[in-house]
Amino acid sequence: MREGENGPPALEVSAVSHSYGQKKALDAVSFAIPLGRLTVLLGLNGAGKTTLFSLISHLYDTRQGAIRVFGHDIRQTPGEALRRLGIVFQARTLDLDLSVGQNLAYHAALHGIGRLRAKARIHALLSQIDMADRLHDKARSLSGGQMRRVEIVRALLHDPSLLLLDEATVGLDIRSRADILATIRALVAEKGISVLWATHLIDEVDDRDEVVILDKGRVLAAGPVTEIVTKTGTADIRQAFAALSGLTAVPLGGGAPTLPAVGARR
Ligand SMILES: Nc1ncnc2c1ncn2[C@@H]1O[C@H](COP(=O)(O)OP(=O)(O)OP(=O)(O)O)[C@@H](O)[C@H]1O
Repeated sequence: MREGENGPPALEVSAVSHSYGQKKALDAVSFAIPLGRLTVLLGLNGAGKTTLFSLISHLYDTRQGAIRVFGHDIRQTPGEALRRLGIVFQARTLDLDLSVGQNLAYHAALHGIGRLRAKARIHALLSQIDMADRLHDKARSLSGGQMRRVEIVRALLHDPSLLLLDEATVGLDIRSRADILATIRALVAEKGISVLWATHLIDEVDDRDEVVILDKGRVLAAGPVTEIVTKTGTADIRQAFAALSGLTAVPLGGGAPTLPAVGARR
């Protein structure tokens, strides 16, 4: 699954800006995400995460700047770029009246995957998340966490090399959140897939991750967590985030809405 060992980054965002009328949602955003790693796109509500995802997935046209997926420009060669991309959007998108298998088969057909291959792939991917026995169940009978896992399977059906997830754990309980994140981390470790994980919850960041901190449409820092912590002279990513964004409280997750953060500079 891994692509371009010595080639371009999995995703390269260069000087991308986007406005809704007078409102500037992204302001000259630049960062690159490395191959075979989980990169967390960390930003509070309104930071611009969903706007960025809409541009990367070609839902919106990139008018300022450039976005490349494994070196393929999303404007110039959208087919090449999108073929390598799997996306899990923040909003739930399963058809609740269809079975798990029907939801997945429909998506496979959209990607031009033949029926036999689709069947085998659906079985293999559902088995990996212990949901093979739910194939014929209606989507509406699943829990929120199970629906999310099926959406992840759906995003992986065409074997993308880069997976984008926008606030994938929103609305889930602590255990389901941990399960989803563990599933994604296993994908990265075992398949070498590159992942961009957007969240506003700092406790979803691990010390081994790469992170891009987005605030009010601007990138405040990007790179390995350890590097950002060192550069900001803080003790951990939570303090680094607070220091960079000038916050005095940082959203964690798992039922704890906010906790006071030490080291805020502004
Ligand atoms: N369709 C729209 N029309 C006008 N303004 C918008 C629109 N969509 C987003 N915005 C604004 O652009 C900014 C970035 O929003 P965006 O949804 O990309 O952020 P986000 O980080 O994904 O936040 P959230 O997690 O709350 O969705 C916000 O100020 C938001 O109000």
